[in-house]
Amino acid sequence: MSVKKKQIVECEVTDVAFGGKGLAKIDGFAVFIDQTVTGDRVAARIVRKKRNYAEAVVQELLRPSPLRVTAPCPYSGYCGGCKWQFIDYAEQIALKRQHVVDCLAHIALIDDATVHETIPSERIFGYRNKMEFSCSDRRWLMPHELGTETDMGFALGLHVPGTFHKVLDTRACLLQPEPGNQILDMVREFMRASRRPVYGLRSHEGFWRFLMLRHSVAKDQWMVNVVTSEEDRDAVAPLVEMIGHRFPQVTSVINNITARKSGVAIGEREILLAGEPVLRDGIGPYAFDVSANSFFQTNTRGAKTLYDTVAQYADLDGNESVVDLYCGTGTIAIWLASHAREIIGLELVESAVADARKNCIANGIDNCRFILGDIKETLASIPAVPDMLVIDPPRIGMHKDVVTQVLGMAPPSIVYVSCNPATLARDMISLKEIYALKEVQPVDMFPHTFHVESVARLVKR
Ligand SMILES: C[S@@+](CC[C@H](N)C(=O)[O-])C[C@H]1O[C@@H](n2cnc3c(N)ncnc32)[C@H](O)[C@@H]1O
Repeated sequence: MSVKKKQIVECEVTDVAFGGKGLAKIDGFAVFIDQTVTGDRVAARIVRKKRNYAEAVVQELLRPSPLRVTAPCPYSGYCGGCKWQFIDYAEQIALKRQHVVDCLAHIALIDDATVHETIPSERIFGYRNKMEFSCSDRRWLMPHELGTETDMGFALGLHVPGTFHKVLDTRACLLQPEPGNQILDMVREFMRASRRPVYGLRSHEGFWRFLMLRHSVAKDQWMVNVVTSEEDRDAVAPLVEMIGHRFPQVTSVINNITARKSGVAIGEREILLAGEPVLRDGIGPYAFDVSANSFFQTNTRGAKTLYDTVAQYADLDGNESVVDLYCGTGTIAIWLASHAREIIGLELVESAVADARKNCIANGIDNCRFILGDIKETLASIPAVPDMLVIDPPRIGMHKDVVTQVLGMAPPSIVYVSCNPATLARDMISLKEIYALKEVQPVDMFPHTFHVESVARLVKR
């Protein structure tokens, strides 16, 4: 039987595929069904048909899986922020491990590496230290809002999956700690009442673009970063005053300005409106200053688990030289510094390198240095082959030129930290020519999403 677009099919979900969708087979033909889990029996409507698979949405849940739980968030099922709230947490972390195993087996053809059980997140709600809320002049209505008088021309919140311009007016997000949601609410009312309009993600006109909130777990302090399309100090000044009155825990108010059309909350220019230019956080014994646009692991408690695993896999004795590729604000370099002779960190973002240098001084560390630039160019400037490489690339993994350079350099061991098992597996296709993948430790940094962080230990054959 072949399925057709718009057809309603009755089927049993037998697995959850990488990417988070339930998988059902209809006469051997794969159908991916959003918001389902193993054991669900559903009537699903086919929305896309390709040669080898189809995609469907649930029309009716005929028999719920025992792996389902009641999602506490009212936006669950509509919001792109977390799509797995309806799955029992123990199952979420089991699925994450399986996805690492599957990616390595199917993409890299590696089936002999030890993949440990996923280390769970200490907190499964309120764990995110950074949230980015988008502004839009197209509000996505929740079912109970349809046909009401709701103002559809303003939204501040998270995106509906698969859309770039439709945004939920998120009243509260359970992934951020309080008073994040109170700050969100206050900023929403301020923007809505402002004389400047909200940005249209299609028209590319308007002023208010994003609200980014950062929380310091160590100090329980906050950074508020409003992203606007141009500079208008009179428009933002009253907001700064309101924040100062209501939220003494906000220690930094920043205005990033961007005229770029891309939906990225990073400004070409940054104005410090009040307080400190950075947020001070800490992981374990170390203090870290984080600028608005620098990368910092979004689950601070999970970051400690991650870095402890990196240190365990690095197994340094104090005499080694280490190169830390994609070093961000220098967190891993600092974590390993007391166990190594010297560490060189390579990073693209200028503010992150500046933060890394300051973070070393603040933590009394003098055996780390950092090189600013694209690793494709800067890796060649490393004076000697290090004893070990730490590689922690963004989701897209390593650039192929960087993989080639790493293979040319061929240090004795590598600790590869990955936030995407598919690109870890893709990079392993080349790296396995000279490295054996000894073990992988998945670490859950992102409960209720299908994302998983993992640390891989590679040893030169
Ligand atoms: C996943 S983060 C890792 C940061 C750090 N290891 C940590 O744990 O906080 C990836 C980092 O790679 C940087 N990056 C992305 N592309 C890069 C490139 N081509 N060259 C150098 N750094 C890059 C990003 O700015 C980001 O800081």
